[in-house]
Amino acid sequence: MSSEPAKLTPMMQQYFEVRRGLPKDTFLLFRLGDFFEMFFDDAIAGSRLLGLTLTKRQDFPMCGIPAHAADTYVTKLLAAGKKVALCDQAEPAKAGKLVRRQLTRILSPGTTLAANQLDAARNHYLCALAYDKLGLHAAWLDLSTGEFKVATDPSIANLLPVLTALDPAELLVIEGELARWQATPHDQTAVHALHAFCSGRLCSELAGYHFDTATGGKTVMDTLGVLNLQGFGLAHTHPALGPAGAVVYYATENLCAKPENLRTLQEYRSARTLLLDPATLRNLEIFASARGGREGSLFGAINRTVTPAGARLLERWLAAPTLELPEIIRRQTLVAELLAQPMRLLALRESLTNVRDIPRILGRLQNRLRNPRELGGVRDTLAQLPSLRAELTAFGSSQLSALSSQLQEFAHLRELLPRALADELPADLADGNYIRSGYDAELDRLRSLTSDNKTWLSDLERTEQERTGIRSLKVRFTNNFGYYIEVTKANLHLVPSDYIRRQTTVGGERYVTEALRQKEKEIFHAEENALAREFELFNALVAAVLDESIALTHTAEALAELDVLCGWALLAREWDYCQPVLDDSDVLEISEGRHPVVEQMLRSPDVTLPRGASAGFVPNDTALGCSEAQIALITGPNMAGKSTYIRQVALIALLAQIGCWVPAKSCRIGLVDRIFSRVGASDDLARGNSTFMVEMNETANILNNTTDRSLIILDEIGRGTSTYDGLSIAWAVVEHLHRDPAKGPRTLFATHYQELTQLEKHLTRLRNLSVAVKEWNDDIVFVRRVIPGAADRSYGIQVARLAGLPLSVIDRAKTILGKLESDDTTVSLPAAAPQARPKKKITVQPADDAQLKLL
Ligand SMILES: Nc1ncnc2c1ncn2[C@@H]1O[C@H](COP(=O)(O)OP(=O)(O)OP(=O)(O)O)[C@@H](O)[C@H]1O
Repeated sequence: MSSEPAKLTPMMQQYFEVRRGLPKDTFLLFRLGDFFEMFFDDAIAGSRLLGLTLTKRQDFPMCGIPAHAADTYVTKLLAAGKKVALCDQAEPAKAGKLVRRQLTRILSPGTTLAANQLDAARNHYLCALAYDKLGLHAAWLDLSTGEFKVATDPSIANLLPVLTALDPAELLVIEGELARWQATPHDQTAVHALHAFCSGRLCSELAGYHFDTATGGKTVMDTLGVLNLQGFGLAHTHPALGPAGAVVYYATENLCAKPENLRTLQEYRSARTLLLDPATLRNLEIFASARGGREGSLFGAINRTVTPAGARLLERWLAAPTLELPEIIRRQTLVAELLAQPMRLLALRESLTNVRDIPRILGRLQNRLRNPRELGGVRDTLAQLPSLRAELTAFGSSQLSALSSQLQEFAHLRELLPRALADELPADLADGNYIRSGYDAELDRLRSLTSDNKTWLSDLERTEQERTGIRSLKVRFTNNFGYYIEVTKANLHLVPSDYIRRQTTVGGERYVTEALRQKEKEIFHAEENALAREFELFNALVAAVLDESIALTHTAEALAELDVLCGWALLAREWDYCQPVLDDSDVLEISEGRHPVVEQMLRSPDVTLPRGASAGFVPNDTALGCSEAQIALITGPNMAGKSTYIRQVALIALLAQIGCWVPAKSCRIGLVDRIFSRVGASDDLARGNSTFMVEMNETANILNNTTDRSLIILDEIGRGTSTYDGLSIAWAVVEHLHRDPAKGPRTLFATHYQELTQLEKHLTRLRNLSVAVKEWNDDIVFVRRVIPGAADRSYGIQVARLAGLPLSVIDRAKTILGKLESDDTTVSLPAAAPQARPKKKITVQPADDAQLKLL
């Protein structure tokens, strides 16, 4: 911010008073008449971001946006990750007097509420973080719906997964804190991951005392309107109360009022959740595909919701799959009950399409962002409830009846809102006409005054035409000028003496009369009174709705759940999914499993299959167990389907644990507490990490945090470095996972290191699997079948030919391969480590080819 000029006008003094109370990185939009103006650095940056003309006022830069279009510009600034403070006029402007102004809202990516600034299908979190010797402490709040949670964990690795999955729009940390989070040798990977999580997000800094636990507890209690936090199961010393207080403080500052839609505070416990670490979320493309966006992600493949609240619930379920068997079984059973009656299911979904976004509507109504359409949304939703309840009861099954009883009747509101609200509702309260005529006698009376006055005006036009003999005389109205009589130039000589001239225009003159002035006052008065009465009635309706806000919230939760489950039932029918059995055993058995995303893509009409690809998805079986077949080592040619296979197992386990049915013929899974993956290559060059460093970081995270209940998928570990180093690391990792003589985490390990297949002889719980291909002359055909036993070779050159490498290169590669294979040189591995020894060929002694000598 530029320093303040020495001599300030009173208005600029007012500007700087507001400016001084705001954080530096906030754009201040200052209302001047019909415009919001930006000054100084804000004006320079704002004009560039918004494409506005930069002007000057007394030598300092300024640029403005029309007040009526402010919404569009604010949305653009928020989308660019900026914060915006709105300072409005607090009283009508009077000539010669400085108008009072006040801050009305600060908008930031994490605290915005307006529907056009939010993605309806996504949760929208503001998250505060603190990291100290007790561990990582976090609080997150979706101000648009009132969802508010805290969590604390001694280990970053336990808490970061859920935070990453929730993908907060804005973070809050203590001033200068990020630089203080230094990694020590024992938590290096975790602190690195924490920094990675924070970088690339809008991080707002607050003074340390806003994160104080005791103050935080008090702030939270004040906002929730409770005397203690025991009802939420939280001790007053809970270390996440600091971040919770910071979140509430920041939301209050931004709303310029206490958030009115916070009712509960829940504690998130990682021990009750299946953890998907950040790398796994990315590798398995849970929320976004590698290309970015939801298409091609697991979320995209299983989302059949028709309401925004349903889509957001699915996002939350996927971000934190539960470890509680009864809850998983309840969801599965609901899907089964819905699936059993397809016609009823379709009718139910049809009714759900008319359900509006009640949680966000309530959030806006409670936080003073009110317009008639929000009430219309409540009215339309409530109208669906009787048929939804009837449809649910008609299923005649137990879980659905329980869900139906969570949908309340709201008889009073269901009668009141349609009676009070007009059919078509304006987006803006100032437009009026949102209350139905006949609802309120007083409003009807005031409105009739306005319409009587309009009749009076048209009568006036007629009688004045007759009196003056001016046929073209017109009574007109403009916003600036009010009502007037217009006479064209040719008729000016006929104007009577009681006309008072007000304005000359190109075509004639404008006049008023004493009677017209009087009437104008009456009209304005009647319109104002009618609007005021309408607003009063509106507020009474809002109050009636908010009286039911708790019951409405519960009903909305049940509707969102129903939406997700109906979608899953349809998905299960469409793609022939089965109901998995979940239990406390340690097995993972899948018969004819498929990859939920690849399967759908293969059948999509837009996809052209590569050469050698099969037309439909080929199902495969899996049988793992912590104490039996713990590690599956999968070898096979490039392109055969190894990665797809190991990912499909992880995705099926994940789907099973959110309560969804799964793409398989049958499936049994002993609960999984974490899914880890190390897949593919990615750089993190901006943070100074090479591909290999990222790979090793992710592997370290797995080995340090896995438990016997975890599921691990490893794809091509060690490929980022030289063959010897890579093979040795891969080898040691497999041994590490098998080190306990009795049991270990269920693991799928895809590799091109043929040497590793020897490990089967020495590691009793390791099984070799391979993906079969058929050879046809010199060509290969992918059959996508996973079979027991190791692959004999890698067919890389055949695959390269399929990829279109020039034939001369292919022929040369074959010659080189022949030479390499004819030399039988044994690799020497670290003496102490492996019990097994790879049979042959890692290094070679090129023989007679002159060029090969250069190798
Ligand atoms: N079971 C299957 N049924 C049908 N198509 C499949 C199946 N598995 C994989 N595919 C197809 O084969 C392609 C290659 O599979 P994938 O990437 O899993 O091979 P890979 O063995 O891991 O290859 P590489 O070793 O080169 O990484 C996929 O893009 C997919 O379209």
